[in-house]
Amino acid sequence: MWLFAINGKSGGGRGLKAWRKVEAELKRLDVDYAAVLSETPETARRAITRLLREHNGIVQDEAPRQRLKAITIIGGDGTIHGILPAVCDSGVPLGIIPAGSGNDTARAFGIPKRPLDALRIVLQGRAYPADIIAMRDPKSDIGYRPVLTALAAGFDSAIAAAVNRSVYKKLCNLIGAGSFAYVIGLIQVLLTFRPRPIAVTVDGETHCFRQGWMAAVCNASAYGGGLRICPDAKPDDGMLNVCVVHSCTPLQLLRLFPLILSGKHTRLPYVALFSGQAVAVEDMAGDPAKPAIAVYGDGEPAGELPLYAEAAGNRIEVLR
Ligand SMILES: Nc1ncnc2c1ncn2[C@@H]1O[C@H](COP(=O)(O)OP(=O)(O)OP(=O)(O)O)[C@@H](O)[C@H]1O
Repeated sequence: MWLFAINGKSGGGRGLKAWRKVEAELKRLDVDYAAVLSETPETARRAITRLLREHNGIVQDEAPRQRLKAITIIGGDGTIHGILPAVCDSGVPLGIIPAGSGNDTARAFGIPKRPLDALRIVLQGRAYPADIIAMRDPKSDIGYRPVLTALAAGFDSAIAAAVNRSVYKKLCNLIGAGSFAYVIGLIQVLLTFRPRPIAVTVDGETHCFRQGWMAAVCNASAYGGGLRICPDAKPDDGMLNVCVVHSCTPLQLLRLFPLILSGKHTRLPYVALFSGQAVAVEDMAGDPAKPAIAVYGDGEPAGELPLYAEAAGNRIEVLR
């Protein structure tokens, strides 16, 4: 049986529209499926965990149920992020039907944009192992927070926060230009954000930046709706790629972003790149009066600096 988890609100309602098309196709093809239409990440996770137990768990003295072949998310990066803790280590592969604003996860795995094309990939059922970013999080049930695309801290996380709070995100989604919301967010945050001293430790080696604008820790090459912040990042190479932007003027930072779209920013002197298996990012400002630097994972709030993360393989498989 194929399980579909749908966030109808993702992409400003694109999730629901995509599901209608997918459901009609599943019926036409006479595919056996179950659907979870959720209001929050928590309700989605709970429903998926229960279905996994009922269908794929070993129940004594009971006729075996049809096993779940895949858990397919219809939504954006935030929806996938919210459901990851239920899918990781479940032994059931993740399918993706992109229906968000940014869709960087789908982009990382080469999933087509159109729902029925993406459904075809799901139903073909070819699963490949992928890495996750395991971010240390003592508060989570499993001791870490799984992230699939990237962790952002600094100027970039401030943009994610501004976009998520904004009215223009909804408007951009309405006109089918979800990625443009991040361009507006960028200009908005540029007016207020100030760089801070940060320390980035990669596999035990520490690099200090007196004027750290942002640090992105990536499993996938793009975040923020196609910004190729770590162009060499691959979600199945067992490594994390790190991009630090530091010691530049706000104008230089603004000029950087169009270059990130093509990945050409990596040649600039105020961009530092690293790769490794374990990464820590710490705020060295040491001023408790200053607000902490927010961390975003897959475009969702994921705490504050310091962040500690590792590339973790064998926790998830993706249909691609
Ligand atoms: N399973 C879920 N069901 C309902 N709402 C969810 C679920 N998971 C996350 N959400 C909420 O819905 C919001 C939007 O979802 P999502 O991030 O997938 O879409 P988006 O923001 O349009 O796309 P993207 O993240 O690709 O830019 C999330 O920020 C989160 O608050």
